[in-house]
Amino acid sequence: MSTLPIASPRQVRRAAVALVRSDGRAFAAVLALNAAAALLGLAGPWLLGRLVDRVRAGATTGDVDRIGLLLLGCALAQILLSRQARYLAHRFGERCAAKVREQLLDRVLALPAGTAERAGTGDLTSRGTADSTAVGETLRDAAPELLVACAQILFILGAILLVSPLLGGCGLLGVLGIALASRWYLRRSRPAYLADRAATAGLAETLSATAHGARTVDALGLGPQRLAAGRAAVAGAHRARMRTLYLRLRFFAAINLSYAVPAALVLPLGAVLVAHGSVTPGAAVATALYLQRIVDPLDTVVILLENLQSSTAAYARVEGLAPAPAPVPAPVPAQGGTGRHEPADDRIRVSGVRYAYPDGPDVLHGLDLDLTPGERLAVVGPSGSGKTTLGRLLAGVERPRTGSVTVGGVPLADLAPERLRRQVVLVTQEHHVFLGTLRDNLEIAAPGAGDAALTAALDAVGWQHDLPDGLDTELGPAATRLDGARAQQLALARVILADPHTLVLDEATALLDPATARHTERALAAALTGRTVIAIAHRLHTAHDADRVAVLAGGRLTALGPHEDLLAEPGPYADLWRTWRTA
Ligand SMILES: Nc1ncnc2c1ncn2[C@@H]1O[C@H](COP(=O)(O)OP(=O)(O)OP(=O)(O)O)[C@@H](O)[C@H]1O
Repeated sequence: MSTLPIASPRQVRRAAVALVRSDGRAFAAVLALNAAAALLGLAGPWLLGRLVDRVRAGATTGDVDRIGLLLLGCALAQILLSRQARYLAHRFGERCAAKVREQLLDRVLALPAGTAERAGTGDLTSRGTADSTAVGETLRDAAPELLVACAQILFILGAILLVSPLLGGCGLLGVLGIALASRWYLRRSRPAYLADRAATAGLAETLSATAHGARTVDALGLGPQRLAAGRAAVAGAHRARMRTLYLRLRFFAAINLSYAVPAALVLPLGAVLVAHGSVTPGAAVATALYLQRIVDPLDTVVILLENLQSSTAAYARVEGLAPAPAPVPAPVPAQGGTGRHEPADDRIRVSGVRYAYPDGPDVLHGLDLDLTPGERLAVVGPSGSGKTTLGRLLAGVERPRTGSVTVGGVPLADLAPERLRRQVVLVTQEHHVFLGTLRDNLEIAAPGAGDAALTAALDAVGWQHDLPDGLDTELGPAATRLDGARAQQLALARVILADPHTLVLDEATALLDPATARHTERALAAALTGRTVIAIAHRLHTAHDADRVAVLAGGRLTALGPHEDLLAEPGPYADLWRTWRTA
């Protein structure tokens, strides 16, 4: 199941209207050209009907030639107008598709880190690729064609009713059948298509998790489990696809019947009406031709409705990432806070914080903690006691369920990413090197910083300036690859450039080999200088050097104070220390 939101049909409609309006003139031009082409298309059957009546009334060859020339002219003009309309529609659709993609990218980048992590790569990737492509294609191809087809149907129906209301009734019968079948289909297809897209995203997620974790899968002999998970995901995707297929099959059967009925009725009824003199043979011919003509646009509407359902589901997923209308953040009444939205100072304060992972129980149960700027705090506790979770809250990655984590009186999680980055940065073992140059990788942390600042940050972490093109060296799997220690140095140089007053270290050096760790610790020391540091201490020796130690147990703060003080009295910290020393 996707953890990311999905937009409601109303939100999708509103977004689609806003998108079309943003290029309203082009859209109006497309509509006008199409309407003109559709009107010209009506001339054919009418002229043929007139031809039949004229010939019966003894027309000359000159009359026939004139009508023939008129027919040819109308057909040519229709072709030219349709061509121009299609050209403009494509340009309009491509512009809209580009806007959808740009918007999606902005929204994904603005997602809170915790939300993006929980969503998984499969869901985000399929929203950014398959789903937004489907929206783009619909806007480019389906939407203009659908409008043209609807206009054609309306014009043809109007023409039929003008030529012969009685015979036109047959056409309406067919349209009624199609309307009923469409209603049945549309009611069922949205949930079916949403389920289909979610199942496809789930399949992508499962497969990509297996591929990414291939080494772990091999090492732990998890092959059969991953295979079973893959099979279950494939079966789920198959079931969802079969459901949409079933709906389509029934829908198209009903539609074909609705086409056949008017065509079967109009000829015998036309013959009877001509025999009674109620309509002219020309009118009967024109109506039969119109009814034959209406099948094409009806077919287009039916197929595109089907396409539209699928892409509306895709648009709902893309539009689901639209930020909810931002509530005006209430001034924070926290002690020492200023009630403004700009942090008053560098003081981080945790008050009454409870936190639960989605659909889970509380894992933090009312924490209070005040940090003194410039201090080093070690957070210790048994596995699962909530250390990492507290670290993520302190870094503004997660938002507390109740209570607050503030910097200078402002909730951390309310700060925009670039402002948050100047306050607190979380340093973990994951040091992603982005595709691009070394300069690009550094400027992420400080857009616009000059080369001198970038080089100074690299110097501070002990970077060896040995890359072939210096700051312009392309990094990535296909270019220059950085080993673990270099990647970590790069990450720490980014920290220095972001220049936050507080760092949260979660196992920043835990898994590195001793030589690399020594190297990195030097870089780390450079990054820590002059900042408040919260070290999540999965190993106790880190705690020893801290100014204060916070002991967590079962999501509660059970002791807080300097290492020596806590060790001097019997309590959870002394117990932990003894266990660790004797382990
Ligand atoms: N992504 C998650 N989804 C649901 N529950 C989680 C998630 N991450 C952690 N938890 C749960 O939250 C509780 C606290 O976990 P946390 O990782 O913060 O503890 P920790 O003290 O850092 O543990 P460790 O030292 O083993 O890393 C645990 O019960 C854990 O099972």
